[in-house]
Amino acid sequence: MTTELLIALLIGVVVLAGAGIGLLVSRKSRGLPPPDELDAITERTIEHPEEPEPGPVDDGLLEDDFVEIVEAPTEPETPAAPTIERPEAPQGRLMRLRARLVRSQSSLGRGLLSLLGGGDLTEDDWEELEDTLLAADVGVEPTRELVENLRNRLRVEGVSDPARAREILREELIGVVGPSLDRSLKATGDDGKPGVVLVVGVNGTGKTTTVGRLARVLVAEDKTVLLGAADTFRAAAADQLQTWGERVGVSTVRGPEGGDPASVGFDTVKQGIADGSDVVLVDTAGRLHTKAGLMDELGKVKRVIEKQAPVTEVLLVIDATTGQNGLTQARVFSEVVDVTGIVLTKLDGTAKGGIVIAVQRALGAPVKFVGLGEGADDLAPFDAEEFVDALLA
Ligand SMILES: Nc1nc2c(ncn2[C@@H]2O[C@H](COP(=O)(O)OP(=O)(O)OP(=O)(O)O)[C@@H](O)[C@H]2O)c(=O)[nH]1
Repeated sequence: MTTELLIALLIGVVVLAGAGIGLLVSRKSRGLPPPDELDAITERTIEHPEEPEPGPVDDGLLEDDFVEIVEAPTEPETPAAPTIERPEAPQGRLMRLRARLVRSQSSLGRGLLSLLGGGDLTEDDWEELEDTLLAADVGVEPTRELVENLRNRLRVEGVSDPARAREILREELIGVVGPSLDRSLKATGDDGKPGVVLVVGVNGTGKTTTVGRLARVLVAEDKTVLLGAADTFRAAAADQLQTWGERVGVSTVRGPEGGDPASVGFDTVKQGIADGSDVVLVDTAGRLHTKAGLMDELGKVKRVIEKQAPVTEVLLVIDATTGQNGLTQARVFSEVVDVTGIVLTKLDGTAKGGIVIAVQRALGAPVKFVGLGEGADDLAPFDAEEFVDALLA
């Protein structure tokens, strides 16, 4: 029995020792450290402070700073086909825009009428009348002429009736504005070639806007038009012009930014001839600091264009709000190119409507269009009678 017990004990010891060795071997084969080392590692791990929970990231933005993030569409949207606008016919536009003219010029009209409506005029009254005209930018020479004519007629006719005095004032104002000047746009070419309209003027006067609006006037008259962006100084000017054209289905010829304006003018007219366009409108840059530079550039643009077709009209754009100052700048242009017509923009923004008279006198060319607002069709063919009637309304 004892021998059996001893044998059983021995077997037990052998089995236990084998199991221990097996455990060690299996740890080693798995790359695990022995238990005592493992305990030390575990202790060290426990001593380590816990990693902080990831919290909100401080990006320096307050809650109010959050902007809406719009997801980019997965499918590219097909751009809607541009709708071609039908511009308003130019006839009667001055009548439609009359209210703006009446509003901006009311002080001039009221001033003149109140002076004339008071019966016999004293020397002081005449002087005040003269001052009113000068303050409205009519200009020295036309003012003197106007006052002289008025004095004569009122005296000769012995006028004491305010209604008659008003009538005479109206007639004299119309006379000084020039009722018989040819104000039609020369936009018809010869020999089947397009009419070529060159638009010049100081930058910011509204040149590009005017070219865009003129395109609309011509499209409304069922003419085919091509635009030339010869203002290569500013890329945005060409973009602006192109947008104006696209609105009424008119193409624009452009050149590289800073490129030669004359070559853009040349290419536009060449394209216009090839397309059989009725009219080519060429926008030019006005950002020229020296008269010599201006001479060179504008003179060259005109000369080079005329290798293709004659320029039928040179329109000078003048900002009415710049008054006599604008007139001085404009004079330089008229010395460089032969100006055949004037576009007076922003007449809605000044009480000095007399600039119409001064500008024609100073430059020897008729006002053909006036700008009376920022709308696409706010460029009106000018008419002396309608203008004076709005002045005296
Ligand atoms: N109120 C009013 N604003 C006008 C009129 N004509 C043009 N403008 C505005 O005048 C600003 C200047 O017009 P542009 O056509 O860019 O002038 P630009 O002469 O071509 O200028 P550059 O391209 O810099 O040479 C624009 O904001 C037009 O909307 C007008 O008759 N009335």
